[in-house]
Amino acid sequence: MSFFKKLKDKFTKDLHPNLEQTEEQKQDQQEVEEMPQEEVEEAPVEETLGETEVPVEEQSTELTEETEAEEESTPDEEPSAVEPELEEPTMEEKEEEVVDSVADKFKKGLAKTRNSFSSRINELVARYRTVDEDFFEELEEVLISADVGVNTVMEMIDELQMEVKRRNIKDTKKVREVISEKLVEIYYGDDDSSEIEGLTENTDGLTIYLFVGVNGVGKTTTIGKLAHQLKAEGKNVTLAAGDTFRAGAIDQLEEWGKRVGVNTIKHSEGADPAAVIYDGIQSAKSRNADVLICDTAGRLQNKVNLMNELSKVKRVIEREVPGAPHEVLLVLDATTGQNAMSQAKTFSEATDVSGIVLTKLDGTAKGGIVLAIRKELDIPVKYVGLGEKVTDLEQFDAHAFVYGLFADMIDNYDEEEEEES
Ligand SMILES: Nc1nc2c(ncn2[C@@H]2O[C@H](COP(=O)(O)OP(=O)(O)OP(=O)(O)O)[C@@H](O)[C@H]2O)c(=O)[nH]1
Repeated sequence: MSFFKKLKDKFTKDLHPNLEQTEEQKQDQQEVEEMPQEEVEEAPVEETLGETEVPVEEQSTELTEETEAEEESTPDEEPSAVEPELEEPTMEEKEEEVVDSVADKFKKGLAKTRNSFSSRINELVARYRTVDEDFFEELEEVLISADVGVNTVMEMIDELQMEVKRRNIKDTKKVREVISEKLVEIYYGDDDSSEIEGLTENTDGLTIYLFVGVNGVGKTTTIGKLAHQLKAEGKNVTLAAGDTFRAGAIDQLEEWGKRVGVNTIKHSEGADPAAVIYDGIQSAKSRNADVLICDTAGRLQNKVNLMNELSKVKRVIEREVPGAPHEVLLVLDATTGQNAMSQAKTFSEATDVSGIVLTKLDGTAKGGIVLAIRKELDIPVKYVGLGEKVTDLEQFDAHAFVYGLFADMIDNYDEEEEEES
């Protein structure tokens, strides 16, 4: 079956595949809204913390006694938990949730890239008509300018040339479909399972996700969006404000916690991030939370500092929950191109990054960076940010991505017409 036809069937037959989930989300939201206030207040974190095997204060001291450096950096303070106050989603948000399917989201989120990338390919196809060396040379430029990454582009052009020969394709119009097919193949590489790579979960207790990345890339927003999704799946989520470098970062996370209706554990500005995360774990455990999402500061001025800070945080996590963190997610801003690539290199040298969240894909015309990251860093892109709304975070799916890139052609694809030509 033609690849465009396959994508058309997959993404445009049922225009609203996430409608069912949205209903669930709405129901979940309604249930929390209807929950009497006293019920939430009955279990304040400070009280429940006292019920854990070892009181938080004692364990925090234990932690800070580990090394002198740790002692120095851990302020003697009570953790504070912020009880969520739910905010009613706006009518616009409610409507949007119902209207947008996963396919719609990728289509909208990739509009800038599509407009630039597809229109350049169409222009090329119109100009060349028949496939030759010059056509591939120009195609190479188009792919490079979409931030696909030079090595990946070379590999792709080689494979395209072979495929075009193998299928005996003469008409450049037909090459568009082969390009889309190759983009998916290149993304998955040898791992041809082409399954969406979801987040690892701890089936035996608390799941911990550690977020890393430099300031301003959309880390806090992504944590808020993910917390919202996990909550909609029925999970009990806690946030830990481990970016203690700026008071603003703590406030912002707390705001997101309130907005999506989950608890945030915080200390004050300048506190030891490892101590905040430690308290977050104790609070999450005492509340039987399913997931703890930890924020961290991402100062890059010194790789050794970054490494030390992250390894201290990880040590605490590993000690408290064996096998955790279950994901170390590096947040990168797609609009920063090569900068994002160099951040990824630095962070993956400082810690084991298990997945990438690529934000602001909607804000760039160079969405090809998804492929560069996957191929050149060999780290899977687990999520993409496709807008600023709470619902604008999607698990990365290479097929949906390619659908978003070629949506105009795929939506209008007519098999019979294609066969006749
Ligand atoms: N268009 C778009 N904007 C996004 C996306 N993700 C985050 N943003 C915006 O990016 C800006 C920065 O996001 P933050 O979450 O504050 O970034 P941060 O990495 O936590 O940065 P600090 O708070 O400085 O540590 C905000 O205005 C977000 O609304 C996305 O996927 N698309």
